[in-house]
Amino acid sequence: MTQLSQANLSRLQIEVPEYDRSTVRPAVVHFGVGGFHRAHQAIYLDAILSSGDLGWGIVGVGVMPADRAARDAAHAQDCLYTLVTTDPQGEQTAKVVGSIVDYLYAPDDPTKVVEVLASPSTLIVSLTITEGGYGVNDVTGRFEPSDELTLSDLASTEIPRSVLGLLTEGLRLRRERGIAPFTVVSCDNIQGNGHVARTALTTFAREKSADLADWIAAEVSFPCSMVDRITPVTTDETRQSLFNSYQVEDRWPVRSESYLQWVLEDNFPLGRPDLAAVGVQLVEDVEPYELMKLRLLNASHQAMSYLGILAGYNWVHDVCRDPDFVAFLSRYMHTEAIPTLRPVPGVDLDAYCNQLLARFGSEAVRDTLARQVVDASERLPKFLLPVLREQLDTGGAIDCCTLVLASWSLYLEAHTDADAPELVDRRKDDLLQAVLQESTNPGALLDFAPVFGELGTNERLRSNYVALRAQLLSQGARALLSTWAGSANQTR
Ligand SMILES: NC(=O)c1ccc[n+]([C@@H]2O[C@H](COP(=O)([O-])OP(=O)(O)OC[C@H]3O[C@@H](n4cnc5c(N)ncnc54)[C@H](O)[C@@H]3O)[C@@H](O)[C@H]2O)c1
Ligand SMILES: O=P(O)(O)OC[C@@H](O)[C@@H](O)[C@H](O)[C@H](O)CO
Repeated sequence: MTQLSQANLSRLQIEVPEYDRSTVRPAVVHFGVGGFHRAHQAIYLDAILSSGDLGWGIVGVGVMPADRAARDAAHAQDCLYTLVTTDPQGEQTAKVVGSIVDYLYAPDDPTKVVEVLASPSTLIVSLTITEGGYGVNDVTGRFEPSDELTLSDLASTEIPRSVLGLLTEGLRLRRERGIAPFTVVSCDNIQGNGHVARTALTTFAREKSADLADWIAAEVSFPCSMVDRITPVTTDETRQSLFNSYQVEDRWPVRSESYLQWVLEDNFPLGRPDLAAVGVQLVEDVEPYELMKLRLLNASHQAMSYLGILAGYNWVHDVCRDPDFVAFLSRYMHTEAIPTLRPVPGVDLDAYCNQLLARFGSEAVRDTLARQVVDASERLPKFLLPVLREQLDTGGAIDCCTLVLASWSLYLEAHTDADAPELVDRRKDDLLQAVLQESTNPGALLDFAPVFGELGTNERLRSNYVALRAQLLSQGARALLSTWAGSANQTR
């Protein structure tokens, strides 16, 4: 058994960083060092460091109370961690990643975070702070934050605590000191993530100083990106299995599929590492790639999860090995999502969909439906509702999207029981209130404007939803999807 640390690297039987970590110079500050950052961007930068360019180390920053555990784990093992990937054949590979060279928990010393942001050596700030971290309303596109840290920073002149507050203060100091601003790269699953980051930061900054906001709007670059690697939540089972397979004791491991993709707009005024050399696709327009990924991959996660839970499943791979669910997902992809996409340079969409179904079906990735349904009220509007809106506008098929909404509604209804487990959604009280109205006002959930905007007034959607919800209630998810799959076979 070997405890992971810099001093113990040579004793490990798995791949470890060969570069001299003591000479790595940090140039990237990353907010939200969760599983995904460590399985994705930190891996690309680890490859850059391994290529001999030691100028691109990462300083991780956490701002949320839950990030205390990451701080403790990171500090206990010199910010090293193990990534275990599994390929479609179930083959596992483990490697220790060295690109994160420091971890700052902002509440411990927010001034230090601001000074790192203001330092001329910081060239890029990247973000994986979840969809909820930006405070930009999906329906209106306006900055309407609701998280406690951002709201308290907006109201106070004290040292900031939120990501937007810290970035604004760091940029204010850079401007005051005559230092050019860093580039902000959002790596969250949000369409136009660079534009959303720009809206969030400039609107926040405007509340502090109009001059500063104008400077940020004119000078800061916010390249958009499409990011992809399925990364389940790290659990004790992840730690135990790493220990059993490789005898590494690691408090902070991460597990993901082997698939890896990053499509990025090339707009880095202060420079960037040679990302193309390590597999990043640098493009002028990320949008076709984003739409493909959000509407096919992320929306399919939504499409399978509420129905899957109603059918009694827990794991993504189990749902995606059930032929009736596979038929449903395939129908969603081909008849509802793909008609809303633009051609994607170099991508065969049929092959992409087949590959997705294979990725979802990989047992070794062990991804849960529970991970997909957290904060559904943030995810459905970003992933699935844009497809539904476009299909309604063009008179296209909407049955699959509507069935997903009906299944969400029954999933919510199950949480109205006093002894049901707690719904994990920041709008949970309003959602449960809305779904309780369904018995007297069919379609009431669709009237919940923060999620659906004006969609509730669409007669075609509403009548379809009411009918499919009733069918789902009377037949159950398994029987209904089996009927759908049966009628699809008959029409072939
Ligand atoms: N996990 C994946 O498969 C995957 C793949 C592609 C993209 N992503 C993107 O990465 C994001 C993070 O995923 P993850 O798997 O790392 O999740 P995670 O829960 O492991 O980490 C999320 C991080 O974001 C921080 N955070 C959450 N809300 C915040 C807020 N309001 N302000 C500041 N920080 C906040 C958390 O404290 C944590 O550090 C996702 O929301 C998604 O947009 C994830
Ligand atoms: O992480 P979210 O909330 O954006 O979405 C949940 C999953 O769909 C997502 O994490 C995927 O696993 C990921 O986007 C794959 O690249």
